[in-house]
Amino acid sequence: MNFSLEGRTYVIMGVANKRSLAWGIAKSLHEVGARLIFTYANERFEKPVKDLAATLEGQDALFYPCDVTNDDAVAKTFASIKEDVGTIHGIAHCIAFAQKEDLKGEFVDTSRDGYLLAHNISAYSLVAVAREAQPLMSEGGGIVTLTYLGGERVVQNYNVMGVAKASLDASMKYLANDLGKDNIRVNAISAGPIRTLSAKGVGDFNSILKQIEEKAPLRRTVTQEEVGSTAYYLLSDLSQGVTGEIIHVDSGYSILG
Ligand SMILES: CCCCCCc1ccc(Oc2ccc(Oc3cccc(O)n3)cc2)c(O)c1
Repeated sequence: MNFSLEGRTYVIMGVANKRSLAWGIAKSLHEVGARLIFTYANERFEKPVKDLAATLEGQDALFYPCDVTNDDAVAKTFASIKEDVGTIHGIAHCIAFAQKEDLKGEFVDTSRDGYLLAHNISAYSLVAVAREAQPLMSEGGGIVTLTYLGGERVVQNYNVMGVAKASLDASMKYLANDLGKDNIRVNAISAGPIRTLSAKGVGDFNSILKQIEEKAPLRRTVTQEEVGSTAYYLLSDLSQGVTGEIIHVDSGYSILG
């Protein structure tokens, strides 16, 4: 059983800065010899991603813009990746967005546009990416996306993002069903709250962190590195029999009533 990812290439989508969970995943895969490709939403993220990737010793990373709300852009990104590297072995999909006003107050007040935007970026993007990446994963592969407990049960303020995560979770399972015959596995990591740029958008984040430290079985919050190592497990040969699964990396918080 080969635990190294030497000779394998993975696409990391969604690094915004050094606190991004996508960056934790990139570091974990780099550590075990993977070659990395980074995509970024727009030029605002190009420099931060390239500066971070430059800190990975011996990594010869590639970079592509990818606006996941645009089907032609996604197709173009993966056509470029196919041209430049040919085969890839997996994807870390770490992309989500909802309007700030839809992440607080009452869910019943969510606008139609806000609801569609959250689903477009946070759920449909996985389907579009999987469809364009499938032909490049000719040796089989793994797709990992990031989800959250708020998609399984109500978490105050998470609102429309919770509904989008429920859609992401179901989309992940239907993609696992479609892609399994090509030996492409599709899974999700349900990460406990971590202080990232994205987390700043969700109301009352601090009280949730405090709740975790007081109530979670491990009595602490989880780290970017712990999410990264679980992504390594899901993208490596260690999880060959696992697909359509959600692994909670949340100090056990989700087992509480
Ligand atoms: C009330 C729940 C607190 C725990 C939330 C844990 C969490 C933290 C960050 C998460 O990722 C996002 C990604 C985008 C997002 O939408 C944003 C982020 C910043 C600004 C903005 O206008 N929208 C909200 C959360 C996420 O899905 C889940």
